[in-house]
Amino acid sequence: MTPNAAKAIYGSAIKNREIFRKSDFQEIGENEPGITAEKDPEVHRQIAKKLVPAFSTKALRKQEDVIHQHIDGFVAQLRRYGMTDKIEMKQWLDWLIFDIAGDMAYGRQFEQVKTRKSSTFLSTFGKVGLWGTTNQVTRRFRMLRPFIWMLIPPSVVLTVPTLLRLNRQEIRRRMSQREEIKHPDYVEQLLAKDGKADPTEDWVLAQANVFIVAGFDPMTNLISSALYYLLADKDKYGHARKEIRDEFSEYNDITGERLQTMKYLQAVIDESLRIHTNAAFGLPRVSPGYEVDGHYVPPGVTVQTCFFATTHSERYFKDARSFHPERWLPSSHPLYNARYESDDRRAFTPFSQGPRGCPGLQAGYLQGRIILAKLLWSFDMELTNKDAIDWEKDIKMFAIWIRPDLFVRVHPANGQT
Ligand code: HEM
Repeated sequence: MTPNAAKAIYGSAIKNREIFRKSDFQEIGENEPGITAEKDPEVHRQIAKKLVPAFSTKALRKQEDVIHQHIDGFVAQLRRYGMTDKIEMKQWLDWLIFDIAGDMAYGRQFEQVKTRKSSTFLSTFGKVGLWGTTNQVTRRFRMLRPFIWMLIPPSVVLTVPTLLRLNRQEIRRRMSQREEIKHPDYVEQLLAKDGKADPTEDWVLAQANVFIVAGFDPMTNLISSALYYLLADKDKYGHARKEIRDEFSEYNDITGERLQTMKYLQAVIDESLRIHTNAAFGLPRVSPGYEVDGHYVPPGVTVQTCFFATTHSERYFKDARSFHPERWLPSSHPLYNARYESDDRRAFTPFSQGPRGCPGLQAGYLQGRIILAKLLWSFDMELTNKDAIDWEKDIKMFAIWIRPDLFVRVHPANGQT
């Protein structure tokens, strides 16, 4: 779990050494595996190259309005429903983030925040944890495979086929309605000039599956854990809220560009990514026959680091198991705390690294900043079931994180209505 081990396993190829290839861990049995599951480094490189424009700063700038439209609709709905009653924020955030993921991926309006109802897509995705865990277990106990699947409810067995079917419908809709899409969504970059899939529909579908899952799951984890940890600590919540409200006198002044200088907000995001670690299931790689932090790993042996253990270890982070955004602040910041100056930041790689590192890093940070800033500006929030939650104890990892309910009462801030 050392930073050197992570660099060796996930980092780029170096002289006299190939990269550690992906194992079959993320394969789901389709002919086209998609960018995350692709094992062949050369094929992966070609896909990644094709996706570069989709994740460029220019494309992201053009997609920023999409994020604003959705969070603005979310704020409006909270004004309507959040004041009269406490709402279950985890579900509302799932709706919001999935709405954004669908719109940024392929211009789809899921309208879950507006209708306050999960789409079939989102409710099916909710079962992916049990499906994924069962899939991994049965791969290891092949003889038991048919029996184990028989014990699982049919709706769970059908999770992935259903998601693939729904996504194929979305891709076909997206291609037939190309003229109506006003922003450069990710899928646009994968279509030929005449709007057809390039090279094939299956290939585009495989990448679109990643856009939806990767654009949704880590994001909803980030926002809900950040909100939980802030609302559970009056002082830290106060610091974050003050920073945003001091900076912006008007809601509409909140932009991605101006938010880049909000140091405390950024620290909250990074601390949430540290403590509520994504990819906690591990990212296995196959050794080309090379040393990992001083230990030779023979070719063909599967190896991985444990992101969760690393980010929760006192070896790298002081007070590792509690939430301290201060550790990420520069020494010039009034809330800087020298207690955290010996933290080893090399142990913090929430987006992984190297050729398989996350290309959505900027999109993730941008969404995180805008969503949290607009919520902090608009509302005074109260976590009404705070005493019933012990986040570290309550979260469960079944391929995706299962998180506790967050009951929140919201009051419009500064006398707004
Ligand atoms: C806080 C937000 C996010 C976190 C923490 C995160 C984290 C990660 C991590 C750890 C990986 C490596 C997975 C592996 O090695 O198997 C990854 C890959 C990826 N992420 Fe993200 N991600 C985030 C947001 C996003 C967003 C918004 C998108 C947009 C669609 C995205 C798209 C991707 C893609 C396409 C890959 C595959 C890269 C490859 O295999 O070359 N991510 N992400």
